[in-house]
Amino acid sequence: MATGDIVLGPNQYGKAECRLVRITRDPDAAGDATRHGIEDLNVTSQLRGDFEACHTEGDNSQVVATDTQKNTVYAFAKEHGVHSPEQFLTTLGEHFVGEFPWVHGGRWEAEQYTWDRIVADGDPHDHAFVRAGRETRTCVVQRDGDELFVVSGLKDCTVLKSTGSEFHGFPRDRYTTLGDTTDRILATSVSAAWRYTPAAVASGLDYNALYADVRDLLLEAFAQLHSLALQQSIFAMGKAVLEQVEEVAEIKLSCPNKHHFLVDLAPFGLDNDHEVFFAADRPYGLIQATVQREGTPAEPRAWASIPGFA
Ligand SMILES: O=c1[nH]c(=O)c2[nH]c(=O)[nH]c2[nH]1
Repeated sequence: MATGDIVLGPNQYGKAECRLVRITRDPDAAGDATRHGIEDLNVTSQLRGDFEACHTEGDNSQVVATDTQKNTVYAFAKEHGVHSPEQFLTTLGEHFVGEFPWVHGGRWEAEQYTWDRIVADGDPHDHAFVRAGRETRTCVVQRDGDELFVVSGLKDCTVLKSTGSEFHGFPRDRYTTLGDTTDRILATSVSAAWRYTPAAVASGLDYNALYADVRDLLLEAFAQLHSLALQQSIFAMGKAVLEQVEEVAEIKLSCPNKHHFLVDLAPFGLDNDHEVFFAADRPYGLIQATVQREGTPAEPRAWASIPGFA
């Protein structure tokens, strides 16, 4: 029989997946506000602090209701605007920690979905949009007392190179059937998450511009590297970001290898010179890596609640 008191361990709570659409009507130079903007997010708010009495005794006197957290998300969208997921989540965190003395920190997460203007009569429409399916922007902001951790990212960014990829030189044992290839399709769905340095976070960042820069650098590196392995591509992608964006302390990537197998058309008397492929959906290789700056201390608290990366 085990002995010792049973005590509450780490805990957090809040409202998950508050779907928030914020329409902005910023007047143009002539004061005309007929042109709308749209910010479309999925926001999760979770608080950390002294919630022991609730768990052990049902005493709710310190429980900021999840419903209140949800309402705050929507009210802040009106009062402060969204601007960027990073800025919006940081403002939420400041509020909860500042307002309730027993709230010591928390975790605020968002996905952001992009909309493009529909082109009508040759012009981008003022208030009609089409969902841009390219990738989903992600963000997790965490506070531990006065310390702030901002991890931004993207997911579901599917990319493919139809050549410029090889894979050979791997060890062979009695279970190895894969042949060497000097020309294959390389395709993946990139998930990436990068942590901004504390100094950069404190200085106030243009998170939207940085997001676009990082995404473009990842894509460019994927395209430009003549790849000998998806591992090499991933490292090159992360390295490009760290070389170009000093505000980023480290970056994690997780990439399924979306295998494309050349179909054997010989039974039909047809050759197949890298033209017809079977796109397999599973199983897939899963390649994950962290790319970091030598000497930069690790910050496990920034990553503790972000699954799916090495
Ligand atoms: O880029 C690759 N990395 C691997 O580790 C691997 N393993 C495999 O079977 N194919 C590939 N491709």
